[in-house]
Amino acid sequence: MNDPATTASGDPIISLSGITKTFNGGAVRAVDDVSLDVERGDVYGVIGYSGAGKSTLVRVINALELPDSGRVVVDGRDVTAAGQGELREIRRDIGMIFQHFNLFNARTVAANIGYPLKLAKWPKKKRAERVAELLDFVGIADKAKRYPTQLSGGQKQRVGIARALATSPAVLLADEATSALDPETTREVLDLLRRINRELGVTIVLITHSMSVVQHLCNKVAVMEGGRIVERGAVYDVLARPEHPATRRFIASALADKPSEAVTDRLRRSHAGRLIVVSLRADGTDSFDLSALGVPASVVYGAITEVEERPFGSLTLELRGSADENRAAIERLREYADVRDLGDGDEAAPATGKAGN
Ligand SMILES: Nc1ncnc2c1ncn2[C@@H]1O[C@H](COP(=O)(O)OP(=O)(O)OP(=O)(O)O)[C@@H](O)[C@H]1O
Repeated sequence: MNDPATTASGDPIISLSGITKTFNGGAVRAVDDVSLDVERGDVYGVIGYSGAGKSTLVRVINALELPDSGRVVVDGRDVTAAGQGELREIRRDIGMIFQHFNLFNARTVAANIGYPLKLAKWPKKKRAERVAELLDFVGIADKAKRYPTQLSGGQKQRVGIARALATSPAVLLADEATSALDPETTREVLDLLRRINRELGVTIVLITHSMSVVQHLCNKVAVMEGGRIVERGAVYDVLARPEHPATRRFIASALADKPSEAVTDRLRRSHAGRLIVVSLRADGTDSFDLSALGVPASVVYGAITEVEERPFGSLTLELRGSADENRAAIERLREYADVRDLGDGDEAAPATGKAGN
């Protein structure tokens, strides 16, 4: 399927097979037999709690970590079998950005961005032209002569991104690239990463603790726990039908569209009618007409947002018809929507599960 939200193509550019990486003589199994294909043009989010193995897995891609076993192929080249010379070439094709930017504070912004080009022995004039182009692309053309300490966090990350793009890599690895930034700056940096994917066709693998970063930027996601990938797939599908408890927890904290048990109790106390949760899905109900329910209804909780540029979320409704009218309304709704019935004060909630993410 062609994905409008990214430039994903169906052709794997990164292929990890059977990767295991241990530390401390095998006492710590950071990554445990993980296989993962990233397609050219993907923005692939790797999400998990601290210590899940995300950084180790991603650092295997550019051989910052060497796996104990398994094979890494990037753009047709076997990273795990490469000698030092070939590894240098492969790394030129893989940019990386970091949570704390990792800039040289004693060098100007322009010198930081031009550093990989200097290493690659580009002539001075060509280097200056490329740096000017990159400064312009990331939106800090006026900061060329500044030093990193004179910049805001967002500007520093733009320098990090420009430096990572200097050698026109096919792949960009982003390790918690927005974790040190405030929400507004995070949005700006995510917008920039989206442009890098769409306009330059760069494949991005992004490590994060935040499902909202995944929701706003990625087309695919892998959820890691204990060194393994416990769930993976298209972001929309994983958000719509999460299977693993860790995935559910990440989604609940990012979307906050469904009432928790405590919220449900409060809603029951303040609303005497029947409460139902209706999920909006691009593949089914992308909107619904309250007046078509045939009973008086109010929206009492919920959130509708976008995932991969498609409508996503759920609304909790209070139905205020008779018991029979409410039941009939729910049956009609179920013909085209996921409905979870929370019941009312008199009737325990029948377990239906479908929309119970
Ligand atoms: N160089 C190392 N030496 C010893 N143990 C390590 C090393 N690097 C990682 N680990 C351990 O491997 C496990 C996975 O770490 P990793 O940094 O990959 O997780 P993570 O999911 O990226 O966590 P975080 O979100 O905190 O960065 C942890 O238990 C960590 O302590």
